[in-house]
Amino acid sequence: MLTEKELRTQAAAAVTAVHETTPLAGSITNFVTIDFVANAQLAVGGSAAMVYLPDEGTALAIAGQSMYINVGTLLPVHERTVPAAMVQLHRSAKPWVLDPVAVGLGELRTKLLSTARNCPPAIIRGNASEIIALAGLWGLNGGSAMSQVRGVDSTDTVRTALDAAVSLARFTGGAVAVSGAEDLITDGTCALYCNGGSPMMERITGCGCSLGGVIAVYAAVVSPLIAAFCGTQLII
Ligand SMILES: Nc1ncnc2c1ncn2[C@@H]1O[C@H](COP(=O)(O)OP(=O)(O)O)[C@@H](O)[C@H]1O
Ligand SMILES: Cc1ncsc1CCOP(=O)(O)O
Repeated sequence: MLTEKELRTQAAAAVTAVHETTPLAGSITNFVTIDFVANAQLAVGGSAAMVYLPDEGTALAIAGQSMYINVGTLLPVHERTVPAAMVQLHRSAKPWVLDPVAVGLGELRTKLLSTARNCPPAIIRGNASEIIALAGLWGLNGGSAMSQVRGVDSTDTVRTALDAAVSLARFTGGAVAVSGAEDLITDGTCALYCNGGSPMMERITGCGCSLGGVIAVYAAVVSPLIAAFCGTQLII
């Protein structure tokens, strides 16, 4: 288990590493918040590139140091782009962040998020309802297929997603970041709660996606748990 001092030291080293190396964290993400995500990634010192096409997703998975995959607004092309990128990332053992926006909505989203189980992401980032529903979709403890994801918003509190988050982290061997009025980060053995931010962050779109994109930047240089911690601390 990390001590607070070790956590702070590793987080500080990750911030420095990002500034020194400008890691490329490519994204396949929704078109509602796409520029918000890119700007957040650039603001923390990373490099951003957003793509839609299958060959470009695969090329970016090869070229980048990490990747951010968000299923917020799916188009028919994503049926090929998303699995191709996931498989490439898995093959090259590169860290990537999955943002299971509105999991449970529609056939393609369900199919893509089920496929992600076979190419596990280093970090899963979502609100409480998304984390509970994804664990349900993957048949893991603490999950519920009945979790009511209301569009992209959460109807559950962060603490009710603890079991689901722990199960997902143990399954992937990475970390899970659950956002809300307080944020929870776990690697399946420890749970960190982070406070900050503002209730106004619920009243604009893109804070969650930006958090995911920023975590992907840190995932390029540090372990999943510390990457999730760095991203969360910088967004709130
Ligand atoms: N009520 C709140 N008070 C403080 N911070 C919040 C609140 N709601 C959300 N945030 C912050 O906004 C960011 C995005 O979280 P959230 O709104 O839960 O994501 P999503 O857009 O995926 O639902 C997180 O960093 C979280 O800490
Ligand atoms: C509103 C909306 N609809 C599909 S994706 C999206 C953006 C969600 O962004 P965030 O989860 O960061 O608020």
